[in-house]
Amino acid sequence: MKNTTLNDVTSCLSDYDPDALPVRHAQRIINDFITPVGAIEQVALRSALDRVLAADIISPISVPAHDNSAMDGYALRGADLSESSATTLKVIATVYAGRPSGIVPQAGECVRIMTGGVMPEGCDSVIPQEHVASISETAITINPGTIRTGDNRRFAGEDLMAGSAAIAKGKIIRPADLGLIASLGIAEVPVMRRLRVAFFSTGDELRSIGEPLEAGCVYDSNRYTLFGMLTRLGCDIVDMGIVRDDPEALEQALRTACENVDAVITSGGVSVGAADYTKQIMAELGDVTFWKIGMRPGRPLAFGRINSNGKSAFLFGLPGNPVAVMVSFYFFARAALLRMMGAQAPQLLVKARSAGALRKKPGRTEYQRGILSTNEHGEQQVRITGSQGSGILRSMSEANCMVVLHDEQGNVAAGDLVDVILFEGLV
Ligand SMILES: Nc1nc2c(c(=O)[nH]1)N[C@H]1C(S)=C(S)[C@@H](COP(=O)(O)OP(=O)(O)OC[C@H]3O[C@@H](n4cnc5c(N)ncnc54)[C@H](O)[C@@H]3O)O[C@H]1N2
Ligand code: MOO
Repeated sequence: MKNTTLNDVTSCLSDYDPDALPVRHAQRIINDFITPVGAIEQVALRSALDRVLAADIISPISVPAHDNSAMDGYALRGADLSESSATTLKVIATVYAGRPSGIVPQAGECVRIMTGGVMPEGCDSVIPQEHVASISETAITINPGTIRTGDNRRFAGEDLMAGSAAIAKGKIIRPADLGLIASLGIAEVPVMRRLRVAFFSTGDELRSIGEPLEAGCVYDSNRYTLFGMLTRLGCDIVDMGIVRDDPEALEQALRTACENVDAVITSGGVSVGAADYTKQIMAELGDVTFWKIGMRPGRPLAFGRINSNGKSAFLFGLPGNPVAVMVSFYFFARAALLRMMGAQAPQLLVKARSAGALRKKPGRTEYQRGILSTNEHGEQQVRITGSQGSGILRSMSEANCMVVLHDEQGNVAAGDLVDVILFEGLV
């Protein structure tokens, strides 16, 4: 099969301009160019947490397997209940959870039953014991109108029917999914193999923690944010350190990465100020394009596929500025890596009122860092975390969400609704 080239993909866009590319176009090109890795492995259920499910889970049994009681009380036949006067029923047995009784109550009879106990044949309702008007050793009395036929009965298969799809392929497995799979008695599940991702930083001004910081130098923070973001995404990571501004070192690093992983992420060296050899080497190693994206932060981005010794890997050349690297990762690399893993994990936008006015030029997407909270009217409000320069990593660290100001959007007035993406949820 012929590999799709970036040219094939970009030629579908009539107004493609690599020097002024809207975010949505860049996202679409990346999505169309990326191919899933496809390799599957079988793991024990607990090890499947946070992994991508590789095949639909079909329920081998019905859950629950029997009609059962939702309450501790008395199982009865609804037809026995009088609408106008008290009903007295004879108690003929006790049914415990996990111990089906085989008892079949006749008209005028009931059984004492525990929560989860299998409903005796013929019984269709359960009265909770605290709602019974009077209880003796052998009989109970129920006042009219206390319960309706069908109350407090759980049906066989009401959670899952045997043969039905329990969880769809592509889902990232969360705690509830582990429980659901366990409820089906399944011990092992097929998951996509972990994606292998290598990353390195470029720049002669960078120093690693532990090294002295000479004049004009900065500590390399991007390798730590990338480590965190890739680890959270469930990737197997290869941290290749800092690569000097040197053509041979860069080519060697890209080749080594390419031969060992599914995707390579670099930071720095992709803007106009960068030495031309970066672009030249990336381009020589495969099919790589360089964009200026209509967004802030994160304007420059290199994207494509590189090859070395018969191996190939997708390449994301992210900008060097510490906030830009994170924003480009979250809004381009993340979706691409998830697609490579075969995962379904859309980002959720919610609305919140902007606490202050925001300046915004139409014609580019801005990702401002915000703190979402509840205002005095009980509404969701978001305020920006101070200075939004793309070198100010504190703006990310203090934030609990990203405010997305879309391409066509202009200035925002205090109180206007804006779109927000939360960093963390409940699960
Ligand atoms: N004339 C222009 N200059 C710049 C443009 C432009 O369009 N025209 N774009 C600006 C934008 S936007 C960005 S983003 C940067 C991106 O440049 P590079 O990707 O080439 O990155 P560098 O120049 O190597 O670094 C930028 C900045 O970030 C610091 N940095 C880099 N790597 C790290 C790291 N691993 N840890 C911490 N800090 C890092 C680096 O020291 C620089 O200060 O270009 C603009 N310029
Ligand atoms: O893309 Mo640059 O993102 O503003 O620093």
